[in-house]
Amino acid sequence: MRWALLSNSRLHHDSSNGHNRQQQDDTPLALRGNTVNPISVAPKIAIICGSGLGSLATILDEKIDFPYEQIPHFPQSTVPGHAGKLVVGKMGKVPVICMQGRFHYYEGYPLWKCAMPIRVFKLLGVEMIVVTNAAGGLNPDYKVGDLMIIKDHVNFPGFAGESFLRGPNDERFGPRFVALNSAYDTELRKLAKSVASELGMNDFVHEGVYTMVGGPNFETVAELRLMKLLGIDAVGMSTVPEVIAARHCGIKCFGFSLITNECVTSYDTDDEPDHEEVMEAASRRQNDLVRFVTAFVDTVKSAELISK
Ligand SMILES: O=P(O)(O)O[C@@H]1C[C@H](O)[C@@H](CO)O1
Ligand code: HPA
Repeated sequence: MRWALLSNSRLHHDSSNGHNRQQQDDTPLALRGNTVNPISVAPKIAIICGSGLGSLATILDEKIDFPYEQIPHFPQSTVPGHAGKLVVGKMGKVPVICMQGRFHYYEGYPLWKCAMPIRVFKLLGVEMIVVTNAAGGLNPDYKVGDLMIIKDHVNFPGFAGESFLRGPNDERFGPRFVALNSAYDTELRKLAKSVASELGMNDFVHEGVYTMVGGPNFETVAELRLMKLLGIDAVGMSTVPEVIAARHCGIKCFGFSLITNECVTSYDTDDEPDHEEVMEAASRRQNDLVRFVTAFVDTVKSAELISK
């Protein structure tokens, strides 16, 4: 594949861990510049597939794959269950772009790089993201395989000053200070709940608060108990940087967690979470997730919540 450099200086940020601004100036952004498979129709929705949730990308029509290793300066996926490619195509009548594989802080990427694809999507014309993740359930009502529509988040790395937006602000994307009190779009959440209802999924679809921890270790019992006290319903290691990047540049956000394990909040057990369990749980819910996301995207289009 060959790539054209359509834009300079758009993705860089200052960073505290060795990535240099000049290098970022050279990041090629626009997949439209691919001279073999140009993206000729602007994707309206970007879907970020969480651990084991990549099948959301496999159902697209008129698919074109862009492996990350062939996209200049794009980060690489290193986590099992994250295939490492962009898939562009149509979900029903809606042009979408899927990240089959996301980037996590624990992989060694700074937060700005974890969420840098969101700015690429903005430049491609994306208006909305559907951000998905695998998460541990803290809410005692949640079972493995349940879905949690994300109402809000608690950004633990943010408490320590880590942010996608740290460093000089790039005004072309958005303002220095960003409001996040309605980060997860109210109208989209309402619509998603009605879709879940219509599909008969009410008994396993909830709405709750997600938190991001840095990982890659799972949490201690004391940490999980603290999170419960804070009113957190599910814990994971992603999503927040992408949502912050999206809100900064005016992209609407809808997110959900698939509960892949129940968090162990007692000392009297040998139970332990592990990544294989996470991927197995994700794989068992693939069909329902595909049904849910397909119907959601279709309804978003009918409700004219994306442009024509
Ligand atoms: O990419 P997501 O947030 O779905 O991945 C979760 C968090 C860790 O990366 C991994 C733990 O099993 O799954
Ligand atoms: N903790 C953090 N991240 C996770 C978990 C968990 O229990 N399950 C899936 N991702």
